[in-house]
Amino acid sequence: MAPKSEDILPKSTLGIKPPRRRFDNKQNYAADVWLEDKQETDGAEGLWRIHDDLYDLADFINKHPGGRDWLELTKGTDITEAFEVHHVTSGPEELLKSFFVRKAKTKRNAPFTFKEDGFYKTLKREVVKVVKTLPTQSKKTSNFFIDSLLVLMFTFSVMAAAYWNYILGVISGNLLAMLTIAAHNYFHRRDNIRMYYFQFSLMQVREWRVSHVLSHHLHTNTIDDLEITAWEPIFQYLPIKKTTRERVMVYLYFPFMWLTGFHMNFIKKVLPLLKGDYKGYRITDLTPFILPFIMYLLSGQSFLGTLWMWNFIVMIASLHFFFVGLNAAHHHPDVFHDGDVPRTTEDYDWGLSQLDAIMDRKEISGSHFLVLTNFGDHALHHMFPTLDHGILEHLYPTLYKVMETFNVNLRMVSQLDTIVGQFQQLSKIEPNKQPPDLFKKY
Ligand code: HEM
Repeated sequence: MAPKSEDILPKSTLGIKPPRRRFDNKQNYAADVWLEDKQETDGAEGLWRIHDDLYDLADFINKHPGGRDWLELTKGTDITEAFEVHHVTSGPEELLKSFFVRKAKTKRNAPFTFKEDGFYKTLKREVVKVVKTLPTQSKKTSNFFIDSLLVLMFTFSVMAAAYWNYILGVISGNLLAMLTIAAHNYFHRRDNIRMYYFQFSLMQVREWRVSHVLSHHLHTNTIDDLEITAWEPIFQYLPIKKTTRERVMVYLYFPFMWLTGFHMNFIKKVLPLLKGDYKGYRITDLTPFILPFIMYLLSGQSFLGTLWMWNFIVMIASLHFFFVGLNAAHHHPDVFHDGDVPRTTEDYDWGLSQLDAIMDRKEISGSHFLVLTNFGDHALHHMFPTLDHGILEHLYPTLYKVMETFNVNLRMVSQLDTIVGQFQQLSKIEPNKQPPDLFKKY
């Protein structure tokens, strides 16, 4: 009898109870299913949980300055990490008190803490002081970069279709990938027009606000991280038993997945629609079709020719996006993955959990444009996702000062280290027996 997936996959060494349907039907383990499953493990009793308190935020959903998505999506779940990490002012904490209902009956499913004298809260207090002194120019520069990428991407796409030129198509695909990555800077924040640039990739902001912002960013590399689950069972990032065939095939499958990722995401999204399930669909999901429409209108190319060139551009963009994204920061044998021995299982400061699960790339850091278009300054971005990527470079002195006080470190490695490390992690079968060594030399 084939072993059940529960027997193959590791138990969380952080003591996290996995979402119930994580092991079934994994290819379709969508954001909405994850949210529903969290309602069973989080002890929020149909309300919103923050630490060990329950709040009724129903009347605040439409008034939330960050937009309605965040609270609407998370009803019935534990939003401790989301609440702590997304606000840099003290306003939300004050406001929260008026929504208190009662104490939660169960222990939190995640082991992460936000103690006032812990690493994350100390860093946040220092960062808030620095942010107040920074000029707003960095934000404007990010806006200029992303708007330029949008204009260039449209121009090259129209030219690729008009002149039927694959080289122009490749340029356009790379511009689309950079635009998509840069747009990720915007969907972490309050609703804004630039976040929709992300959707030219055939992926959706709503889906990514769950799988990336709420799941991956907050429970990074744990059994509860949808960016780990999404690739199972074909790619197993967690250190578990893998056959030799699985370990070798990874090298063949992986580039194929990079190339088709955008299309596969689109197909996954459309399938429920064909079955009459309209949950979660919005008018803004039509954004990606603006590109082929403009290409058709301005290039003089036939309808089928336009469709072909558009799909070619999207494939190139997908290859670029997943190559950069998956090799960015999280997958290396020395980075903590659930199943490895963690730093601790009690009182695990959330900020420290991020340092354990991230490596930053030294070639990217220091350039505003590269950071924006390559998921750069990743540790700082994880810890302060609502701050513009252009601001992050100014926060390093503060980060290093606080890290020194807590005797921890940010691992800065080369891009090559993360690419090699990614493949090594995918074929890794033995969990690490020691907690991550943040001072190891590379
Ligand atoms: C799932 C939980 C939550 C998430 C992900 C979230 C996310 C956000 C985001 C992205 C912003 C905009 C930040 C920016 O663009 O600069 C924001 C602003 C804000 N949120 Fe939330 N929020 C959450 C829960 C709450 C709760 C429970 C309250 C209070 C009851 C609250 C109160 C506020 C206030 C007052 C602001 C404007 C001031 C500020 O940005 O600090 N939020 N939130």
